[in-house]
Amino acid sequence: MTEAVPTHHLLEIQNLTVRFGGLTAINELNLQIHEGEVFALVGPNGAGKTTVLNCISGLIKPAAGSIRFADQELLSLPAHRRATLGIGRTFQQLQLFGSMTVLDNLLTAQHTRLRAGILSGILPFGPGKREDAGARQHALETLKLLGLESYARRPAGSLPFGTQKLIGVARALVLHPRLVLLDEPAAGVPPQDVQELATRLRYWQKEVGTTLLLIEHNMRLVQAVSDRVCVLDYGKKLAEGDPATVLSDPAVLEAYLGRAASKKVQQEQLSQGGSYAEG
Ligand SMILES: Nc1ncnc2c1ncn2[C@@H]1O[C@H](COP(=O)(O)OP(=O)(O)OP(=O)(O)O)[C@@H](O)[C@H]1O
Repeated sequence: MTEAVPTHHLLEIQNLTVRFGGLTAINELNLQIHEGEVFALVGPNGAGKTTVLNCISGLIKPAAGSIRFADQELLSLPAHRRATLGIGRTFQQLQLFGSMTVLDNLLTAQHTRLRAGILSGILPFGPGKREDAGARQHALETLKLLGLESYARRPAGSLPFGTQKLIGVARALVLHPRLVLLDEPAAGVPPQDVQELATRLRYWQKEVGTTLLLIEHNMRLVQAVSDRVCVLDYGKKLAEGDPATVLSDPAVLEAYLGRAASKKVQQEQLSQGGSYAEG
């Protein structure tokens, strides 16, 4: 029997193809994501970004290809097994319980870790209480690292939208996954709060080292947080590399803004909130 050769990539996507009826949404895509990096997947509306995320987390079954995470093939595993391997995710829409406190939102995200079960919630002592206290401490530390500790006892729904988006990220990070898929963390966040979001994500990544894969239309955030960027267009890789080079690539600007796009249009787009999204 030959020994498995360890990969240098945390996530390795090979020849991924996804079809919806007659539409090829992802066309033989290859991507490698290194452990500890922030990798941004960008591209015009309909390019296939969410489809890639859905294939990784198990919501979509591709027609062909392979997705390996930490040397394990993901495509043969159901979605819940992928989460237990250490893959977390946020969604574009907020998935917070608005009437619950921020702290309780993070505690519910951890409930699968609390092995003590229902009885522990009734008994005023025992292992359940210790685990509860541990989870609380863990949630508070996560909030602190993201600069959110002052909101811990506030109802999540009472906070500004930008703060709620960051709490959504905290919910994914509280489980300390190895890889977190961030689905448009800056969507709906006011331009003045995007820099704050970038600073918090960078700080977390520096302190904890979580690998982040984000899809995002907001180029300010992409430029501020990403180590590498991949541009998708019609389900194919158009460009890949460091953010400054990729985002100034004429082919990339063309894909976003059309062939007539001028430098002036590009600069106007960036100055109006830094988003290339069409919709
Ligand atoms: N469940 C589905 N059924 C049919 N077509 C789909 C489905 N999901 C996505 N598509 C199509 O696949 C293509 C890629 O969609 P996807 O949502 O992955 O793009 P995206 O890059 O995330 O776009 P956006 O930036 O607008 O969110 C689009 O043409 C879309 O209409």
